[in-house]
Amino acid sequence: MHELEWDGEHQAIFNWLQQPDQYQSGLICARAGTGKTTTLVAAYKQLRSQGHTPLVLTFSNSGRDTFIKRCRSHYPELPPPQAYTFDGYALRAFSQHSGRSRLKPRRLRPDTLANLIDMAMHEAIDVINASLLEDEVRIARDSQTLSVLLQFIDDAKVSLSFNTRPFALWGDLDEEEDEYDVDDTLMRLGISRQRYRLFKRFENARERLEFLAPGDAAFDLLREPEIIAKDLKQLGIQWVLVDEFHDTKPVHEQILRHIHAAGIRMLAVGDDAQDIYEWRGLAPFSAFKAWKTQSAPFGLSRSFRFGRPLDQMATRLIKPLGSKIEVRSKANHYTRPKLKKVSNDCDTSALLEDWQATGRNLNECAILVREADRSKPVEDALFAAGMAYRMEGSRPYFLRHAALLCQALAYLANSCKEIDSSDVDAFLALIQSPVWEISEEQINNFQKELISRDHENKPLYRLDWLPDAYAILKGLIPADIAHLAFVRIKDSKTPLAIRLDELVDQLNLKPLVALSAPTARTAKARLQLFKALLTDFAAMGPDALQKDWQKRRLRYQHFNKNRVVVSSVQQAKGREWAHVILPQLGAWQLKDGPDSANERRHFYVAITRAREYLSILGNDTSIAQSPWLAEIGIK
Ligand SMILES: Nc1ncnc2c1ncn2[C@@H]1O[C@H](COP(=O)(O)OP(=O)(O)OP(=O)(O)O)[C@@H](O)[C@H]1O
Repeated sequence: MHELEWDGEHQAIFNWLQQPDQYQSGLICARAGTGKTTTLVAAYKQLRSQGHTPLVLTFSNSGRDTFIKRCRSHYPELPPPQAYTFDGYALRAFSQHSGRSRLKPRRLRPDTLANLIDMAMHEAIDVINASLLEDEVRIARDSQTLSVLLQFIDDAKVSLSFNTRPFALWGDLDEEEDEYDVDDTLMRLGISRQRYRLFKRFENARERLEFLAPGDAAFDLLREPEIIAKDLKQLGIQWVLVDEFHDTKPVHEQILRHIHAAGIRMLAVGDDAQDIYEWRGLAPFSAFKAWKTQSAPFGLSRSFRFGRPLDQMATRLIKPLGSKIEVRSKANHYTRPKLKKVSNDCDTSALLEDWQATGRNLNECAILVREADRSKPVEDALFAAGMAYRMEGSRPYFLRHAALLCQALAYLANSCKEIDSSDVDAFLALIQSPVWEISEEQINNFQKELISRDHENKPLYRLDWLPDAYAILKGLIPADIAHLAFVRIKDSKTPLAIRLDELVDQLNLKPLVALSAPTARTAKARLQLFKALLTDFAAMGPDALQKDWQKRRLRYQHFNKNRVVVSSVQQAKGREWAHVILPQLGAWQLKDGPDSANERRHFYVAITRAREYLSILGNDTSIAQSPWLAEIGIK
């Protein structure tokens, strides 16, 4: 671990920790790579030496882990910090003070999420339909039209933008049981009744949307905020350190306000250009604005991570966002981004081979994709070149939900007569199709009957029960399930691609894939992945597809330690690598448009992960369509 250097900017922070002024909280707003997390770790060390045991709060699990790791590597003599995500902290507080854990039993299968989101969406669609005038077209509850559904998701999210201190307002309303009072309060607050009802419905449904494992406990903590002061007092906390302050959403900000009200001091660090989370469609929320006037302001203006000219390019990129803070390089090396024109901009193998030829390790490199669901062509190229890789924050594409559904289809398309455990998996994946509206409880029961666990928690499949499951299903759903009940696709005259298309429609699988995505953009990427998998399927046939994925699975599991990382931009936050490769320039929208600010933030996070080298791969078209590159000086 290299030596840390401290200059006047750091010293001002350390002095304030020793002798805080009139401000109860301090706020460090600084750019990527300027040592925000490192400085917070040093602040932790200093507060410990002053006799405090600060509580550390972060937004993401990886943020928490990074903080603990840095603490261990820079100050091994210190005991591990009490570091939690906001949700983790809420769960802790619940279990300590309300005599119950908020953790509900969770189903093992992640694809259940799709069903839950689907139910929530149905509820919200009902609310919208109920509010439409009589002659307006209703949104179909079982909408086959994906574009309508996606539009709806976008609209619903727009109306759920919590920019205007929502919890204070909605909190008032929560107390108003009486209908008349609610109307009165709505009028007073200037909130439309329609929007309020949508919010209420969505909020109820939200309880079941477990976007943030293990659930959005932070939200629930606000219903019993008195627990916060009680808990901090019991822990003897006088200081709270907050990393990733830019990711602070209104619900977390409210928790910080309760901490503040309990008289606790706070030091927060963040970069307002890195707010890229679109969880639940929340609009970007600037916690910085909310806290600026009441906090001692600090800055860190030098990047320790990357050198010239990347520092200048990063500054130019985010300038239009309106923030004045510049990134100045402190690093002793150059970091010069290179734009490479290639015919296949998903293939990173040549770059990686060059890297290895210089004697360096593959695990010093990362390939960042715009969205996790766009990784397939990149993974395919790595696989074809025999390059070892590791996915960060998501599974390789052949283990994802869309691939599981394809496997279910492969099962149906297979002529094999023997029933095996994949039949059970296929059955469970298929019964979650939204068109059948099978309740979560029923799916749960099917799962319990079909898969039990032995003493080592290994799954035991009850194949003999499968025919019974089909029989029960027949009574539950009005749809014709002849194509499911062991009548696998036998008609071999129709081309496989057409049979697959028919099955996908019959089982209404596209919404199932799309609705499991938290944003409309991710939903589109996920659908594209599903489509690409189906194309491979049609070209290879079910047997070859299964064999190919099996081969990939084995190779992936046996890859050694020297592996390049493949990650989405979102998962790469807070991380850094010697060489960062951005393939698929076409997946970005590096030009002015309606989503410019969001895209600038994402691209900024992506390019600032590089320490020494940054390579961007594009082709003629994608380069021509990315004017920002030339504007900020990347050639
Ligand atoms: N005071 C320091 N002296 C020497 N190196 C430092 C110092 N502060 C940070 N670094 C190094 O600079 C790099 C970036 O630091 P860090 O991750 O803390 O920055 P950050 O501002 O939190 O970045 P990001 O916003 O991208 O998460 C790391 O390699 C870290 O070790």
